Amino acid sequence: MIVSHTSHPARPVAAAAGGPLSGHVQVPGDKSISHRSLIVGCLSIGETRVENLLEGEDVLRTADAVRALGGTVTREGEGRWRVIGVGIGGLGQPETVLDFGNAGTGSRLMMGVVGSHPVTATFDGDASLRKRPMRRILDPLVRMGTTVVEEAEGGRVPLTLRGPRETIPIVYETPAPSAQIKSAVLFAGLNSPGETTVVEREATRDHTERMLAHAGADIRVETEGAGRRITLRGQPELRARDIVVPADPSSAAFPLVAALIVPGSRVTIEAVMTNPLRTGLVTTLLEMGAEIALRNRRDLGGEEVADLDVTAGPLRGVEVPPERAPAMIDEYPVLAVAAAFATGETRMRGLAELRVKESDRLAAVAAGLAVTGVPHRIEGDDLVVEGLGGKVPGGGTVATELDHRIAMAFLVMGLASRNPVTIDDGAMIATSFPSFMPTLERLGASFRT
Ligand SMILES: O=C(O)C1=C[C@@H](OP(=O)(O)O)[C@@H](O)[C@H](O)C1
Ligand SMILES: C=C(OP(=O)(O)O)C(=O)O
Repeated sequence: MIVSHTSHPARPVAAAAGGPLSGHVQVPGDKSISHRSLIVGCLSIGETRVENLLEGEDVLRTADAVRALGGTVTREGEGRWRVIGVGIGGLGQPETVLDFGNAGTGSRLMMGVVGSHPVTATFDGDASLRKRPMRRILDPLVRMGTTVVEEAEGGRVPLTLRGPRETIPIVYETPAPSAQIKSAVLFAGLNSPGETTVVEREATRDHTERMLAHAGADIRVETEGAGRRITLRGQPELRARDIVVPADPSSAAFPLVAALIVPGSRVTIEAVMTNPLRTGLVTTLLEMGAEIALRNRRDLGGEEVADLDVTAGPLRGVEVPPERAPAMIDEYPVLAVAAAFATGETRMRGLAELRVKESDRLAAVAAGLAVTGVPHRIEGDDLVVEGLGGKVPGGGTVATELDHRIAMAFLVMGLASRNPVTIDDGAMIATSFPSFMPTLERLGASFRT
């Protein structure tokens, strides 16, 4: 088998405390919606124009995969992209390995697309992606008729899939609260002759459902307790529709927490997506006593956005309930940093899914807190951080484990800790937020590379 394996020279970065942060900033387009806009564009007939696409490494890998499968993807200007789709059922046989780099979302959603088409494709990625569990995607796909031709030990990439002549529609209850599993099954269901149903016990981000409905798919979403039942009729003709990608709340989380913990700061983050399945961090920070005002709520391309006015001030420790995890799953590393600056204990409950992200984020956050002098403990799937008020020691070098969110979270800590914080490698920041450093620098932060 031909496999590619990406690696890069480490790029250490240090952050040190300076004056207050102030000003207005924008963060890039949402990563989840950006991946989906390229994929849905590929499965639509006609031309999809995308505005404010996140031009991060993860999304660029999805663009390459769409090209390898026969779609036309062109960059027309900053954030402005055009996709000419092949339509459902129209994928071509790729001639190269689909290398998704660091991207769980891109690889898993595309497994659903490829696994429901009669093509054979090999998926691979970097050392981080090679550790991540793919059985959770392969299991439902096998039930839908996909053949797993080859896989690395334990159901990991590199792996090769071959889709069936005709995909079998299924009813599937996701074994973990995961929008990636849900979306992979829905994308596979698009190319099956019948109704595919996904049941999730806890609601997860609903961008796939919204975008498919926007493109004209027959998709029904019913609420069932805290969860949802999503039913999709297969083989629709998706209409190419223009997409405007709103600003990513998971990226906004970094200037948001920075503005709260650097004394004297006042920052506005503009037009951030406030989809309620993504706003768990804001809810939690408000419970901690943060001063965050959501102003100018409006609709942008089918998603609600608001300007966030953030003012620094004291935070207090809280208990974060496990049912909130899906609405802030990527925000726990930076919440742990906010918790270090709070007074009292913050208990974040039910974080099992953090163990299977770009790194084992529970372990990586704990190791970072240990290096920077913040008392904490892991109890089962809970992370408990003992807040130190304004007096976080910092210092030391944090191991980022190929994880962009660990990198950005601990750089944010360094902007307010007593000693600078160094991260061993800032390269992965480019996967989701390439303008992270210039954005914070515009507010007055400084970094040393
Ligand atoms: O569907 C998506 O776009 C995502 C879902 C989440 O992953 P899981 O589905 O594994 O929870 C999240 O962590 C990831 O950053 C993006
Ligand atoms: C978990 C993340 O992404 P992915 O699963 O797409 O690699 C993330 O961006 O924090």
